[in-house]
Amino acid sequence: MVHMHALAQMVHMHALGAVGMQRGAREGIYVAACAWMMGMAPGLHGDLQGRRDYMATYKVAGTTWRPTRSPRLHGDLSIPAPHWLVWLVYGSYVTLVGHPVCRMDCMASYKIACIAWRPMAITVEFTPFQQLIWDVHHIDPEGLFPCILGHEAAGIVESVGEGVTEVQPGDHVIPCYQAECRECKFCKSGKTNLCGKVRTATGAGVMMNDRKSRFSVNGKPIFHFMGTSTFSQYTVVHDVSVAKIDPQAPLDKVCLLGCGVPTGLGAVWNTAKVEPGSNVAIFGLGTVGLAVAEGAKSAGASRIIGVDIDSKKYDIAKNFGVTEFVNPKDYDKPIQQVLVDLTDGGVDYSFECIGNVSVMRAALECCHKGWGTSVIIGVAASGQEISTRPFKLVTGRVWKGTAFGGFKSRSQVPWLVDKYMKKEIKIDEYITHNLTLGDINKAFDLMHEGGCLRCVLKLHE
Ligand SMILES: NC(=O)C1=CN([C@@H]2O[C@H](COP(=O)(O)OP(=O)(O)OC[C@H]3O[C@@H](n4cnc5c(N)ncnc54)[C@H](OP(=O)(O)O)[C@@H]3O)[C@@H](O)[C@H]2O)C=CC1
Ligand SMILES: N[C@@H](CCC(=O)N[C@@H](CSC=O)C(=O)NCC(=O)O)C(=O)O
Repeated sequence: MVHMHALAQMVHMHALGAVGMQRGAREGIYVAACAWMMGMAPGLHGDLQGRRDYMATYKVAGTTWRPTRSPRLHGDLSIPAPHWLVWLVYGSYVTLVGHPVCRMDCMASYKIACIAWRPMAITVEFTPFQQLIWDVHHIDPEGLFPCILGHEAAGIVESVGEGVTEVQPGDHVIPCYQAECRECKFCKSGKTNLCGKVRTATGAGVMMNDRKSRFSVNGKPIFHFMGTSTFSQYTVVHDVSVAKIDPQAPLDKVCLLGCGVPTGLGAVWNTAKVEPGSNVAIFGLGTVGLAVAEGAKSAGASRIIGVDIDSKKYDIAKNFGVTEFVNPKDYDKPIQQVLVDLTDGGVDYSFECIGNVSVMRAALECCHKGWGTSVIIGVAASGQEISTRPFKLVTGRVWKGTAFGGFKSRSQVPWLVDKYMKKEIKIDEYITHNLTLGDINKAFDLMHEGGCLRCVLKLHE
């Protein structure tokens, strides 16, 4: 059996602020330990906000679920009936709590195992957290419930299916929500890290070869999530969705390389390509924003201005390279004007690391006329749109976005692991808490309180 250590990111309640929710609305939020199912709130199903609602309104089942059959036989992960009943019971919280919007971005977990039981599939046992969400037009994978959430993790390959050649049982791996097949139009283009090979399947919560899920509860299918489903001791992933890493690397640390940290670093190095001497503004000093700061510092940026609504963030952010701090609440004028005034006409690069479309506009408009580039990293609530005056673009500002920081996952995640092992990038500093899966509600409480960057959840004792 292969065990994977997976970092699962916990729900970041910070994002509540981004969608205008009050902290009070978060009270009473509970989360299911692994699988999630639809609740009864109408109108929210199938979109990002709905997903977040559901993620935030289920109570942890109390015990972690485990495969009822040997993954080695089938990789068919099932959940015992009592857990299923727990979900049904606590599903009613959806209507009681309303719709607190939260993100699953600050929990990380480790210890996963992979098994492959179908051609080109790998089963992984792990404990991931962190949720990401996407839409494929009207088919939003995050709208498919019940599913096993989680996408930031690390683990060990349990077994591999027919045709899998690049990993073997025992290999240490990091699941990659952004696959890399090296064969599709996207991978061959050299212009993007997006991969098209399994995206339609991962977007639909199923495996590619038969368009079916590998998870079930009492015979009822449970959808996959982001092609990873890492909030579980075991998962099944496509072969193009795991990066083989140095077995010496601590899984309870490098699980963070499944999403947020590479995203921030890569936004600077790959997407913006920040040059030495640049002025940089970072909106939102969570893990992603701090990783942007770390990347900007290593790229030689001279001024790295952190922008956050919580002034306490500055103390932490200094350790990641932030040289100045601005709290928008301290000013009457728009934050973009504050930054333009502070930087003789605007910054060279800005990064939105929140998921707030108003802040995205501010991040674009604080850029210097003629060349300033703004990179959108944050994931906005479903259906939201960005806007600015076209003149802002006509006069030379550039608006970009980035997914997983532009890193090609299978090729470059191992490189990032090596950089961590050589102490060239930080990981430990982003981990503010370590808990077990059974303590997941505590992890949510930590998020509510603030001060939690990433909470690593241990899935296996
Ligand atoms: N594109 C991609 O590939 C990826 C995107 N993401 C996205 O990146 C974003 C950041 O992730 P993460 O760092 O984990 O999130 P966090 O929630 O930890 O960080 C966001 C920070 O922004 C602060 N904030 C909230 N509102 C404002 C505001 N109006 N102005 C300034 N600061 C504000 C929050 O403060 P407070 O805590 O007080 O609310 C918090 O400190 C998320 O939207 C996430 O979904 C993540 C990974 C990959
Ligand atoms: N469905 C959402 C958009 C979700 C999104 O942008 N996801 C990011 C990862 S966020 C990580 O925590 C991403 O990389 N997307 C690329 C992909 O292929 O899905 C919406 O519609 O707003």
